[in-house]
Amino acid sequence: MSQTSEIHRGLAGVVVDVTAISKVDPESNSLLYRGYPAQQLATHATVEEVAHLLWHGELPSPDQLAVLIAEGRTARFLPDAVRAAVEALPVTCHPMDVCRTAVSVLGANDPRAEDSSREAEIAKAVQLFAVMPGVVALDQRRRRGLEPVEARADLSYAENFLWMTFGVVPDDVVLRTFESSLILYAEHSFNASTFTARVITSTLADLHSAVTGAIGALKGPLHGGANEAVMRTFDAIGSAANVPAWLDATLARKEKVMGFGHRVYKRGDSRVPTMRAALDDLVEHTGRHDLLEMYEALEQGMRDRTGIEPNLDYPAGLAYHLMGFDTSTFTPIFVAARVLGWTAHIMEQRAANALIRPLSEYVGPPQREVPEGL
Ligand SMILES: CC(=O)SCCNC(=O)CCNC(=O)[C@H](O)C(C)(C)COP(=O)(O)OP(=O)(O)OC[C@H]1O[C@@H](n2cnc3c(N)ncnc32)[C@H](O)[C@@H]1OP(=O)(O)O
Ligand SMILES: O=C([O-])CC(=O)C(=O)O
Repeated sequence: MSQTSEIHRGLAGVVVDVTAISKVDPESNSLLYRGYPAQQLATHATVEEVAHLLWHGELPSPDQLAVLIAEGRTARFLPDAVRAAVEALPVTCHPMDVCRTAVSVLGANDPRAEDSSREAEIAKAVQLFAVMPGVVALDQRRRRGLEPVEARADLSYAENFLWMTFGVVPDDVVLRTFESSLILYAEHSFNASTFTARVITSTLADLHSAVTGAIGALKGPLHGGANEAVMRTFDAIGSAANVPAWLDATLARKEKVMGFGHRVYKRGDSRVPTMRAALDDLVEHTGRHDLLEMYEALEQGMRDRTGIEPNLDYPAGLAYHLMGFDTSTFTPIFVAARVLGWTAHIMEQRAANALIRPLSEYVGPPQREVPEGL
């Protein structure tokens, strides 16, 4: 006999707590970061300004921004232990495993690791945010057989990320589209990876443990791993002309098309129009109209056959390809951006903590005796 009145598989539709960090509104198809539309931030703000907003609740004053930028630029040089850990991992592992390991090593070497005061948590968040580009860039370069490129303290966060990855200061189109994508990826309420971070924090574990767990949750293709899967889909399809046959066969096998659908948005992801505009700029910049044709054919084909709209991973996946990133680096870029949201939620959870421990309905065998002689 059931003990629970209702079961919500996947916690679908369940409101488990309050948050002041972001609002995902499927009715108005909007996303607010601390009240500000994410789309406006993505076109007008820097990622450093968004970091301050998510952590502190307000956009920074010029002095606050200067302090954050200075701290970030000092912290962006990879600690030796992290560099050694990245270089020790086989290039056969997924780059998300490298991110997860790097965060774990960073935490293990941090004297403030067990200090959960707000001051220490902010300092750890600033360091994590500053360090992740170096991890992602170093890993892509070593997989390409290239020497690391040292961080530069004279560049913005986004410029330095691209500099460390490609060894050139990016042009304006690439820089602006990349920074927009980071801002759009930075935060999205109680998604699976953020919820994971909050569950871990709710046991009073440390910030690096929570972020490490969140990276594991983001890796899966139903969540952050979808941006990488989108590019693998384009590779498999090959051209716009192949889309109808590929799509019919995929849907007939009841397989998911990656980069489409969302647990909360049912009429399209609020972030897609801004990311699509950024993608259009990149297509003009690179001349890869063939890829955009395939993109549009798949989008229209899904709309016609299922009514399901793309999520952020769809335009972002193709955009990262056009920027020159390796496909397996796409989800690590998502990590670097989402570190902002995760750490904001870790601090919010800690400030008003309740252990997260739901119930389950038991459906196994009834009580029975252990056999004699066991
Ligand atoms: C940044 C992000 O993390 S955004 C999400 C990224 N993930 C992806 O792009 C992976 C592909 N998408 C999906 O798997 C889903 O849309 C999810 C997991 C994101 C959300 O799914 P849920 O809310 O749990 O809905 P669910 O998976 O039950 O889908 C409902 C129906 O739509 C179908 N559907 C949903 N998404 C897709 C898709 N991408 N391709 C084909 N069919 C789909 C399901 O098959 C299901 O059909 P059914 O009722 O006939 O069985
Ligand atoms: O909200 C979700 O479930 C997934 C998502 O779009 C995100 O984390 O950005």
